[in-house]
Amino acid sequence: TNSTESIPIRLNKELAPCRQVLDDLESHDEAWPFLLAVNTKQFPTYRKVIRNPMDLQTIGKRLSQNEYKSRDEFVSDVRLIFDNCETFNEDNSPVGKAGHTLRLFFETRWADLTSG
Ligand SMILES: Cc1ncccc1N[C@@H](C)c1ccc2c(c1)OCCCO2
Repeated sequence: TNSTESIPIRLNKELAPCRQVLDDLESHDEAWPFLLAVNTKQFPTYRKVIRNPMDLQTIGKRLSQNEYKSRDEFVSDVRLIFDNCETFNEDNSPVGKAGHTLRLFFETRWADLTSG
């Protein structure tokens, strides 16, 4: 099993807010454009324009596989989702608006969970 016993307490403590905020993001009404990797057959230009794609499922896998060595690495991947969204989508498009809404939700929730 992927037990947490083998992870140093410090790291385990570090990553608890990451799991919490990821759960909150995934269950947010505006998360729908970001739950899974953008389908490159549906959006053939996406990988030309966006060099480092990111999505919430990928972040969840990295978290579960202990690929994040710090909170900062986790936060960078979350912000990458929203930066990619701004690069590819008009601000007033449905996806663009969802990105702005979810970014504000993330930054607010993250501050509450970590500066507590
Ligand atoms: C975050 C993002 N950035 C750029 C393009 C797509 C996406 N997300 C994907 C999941 C998506 C969003 C909107 C969509 C869509 C799929 O299905 C095709 C029909 C129109 O609605």
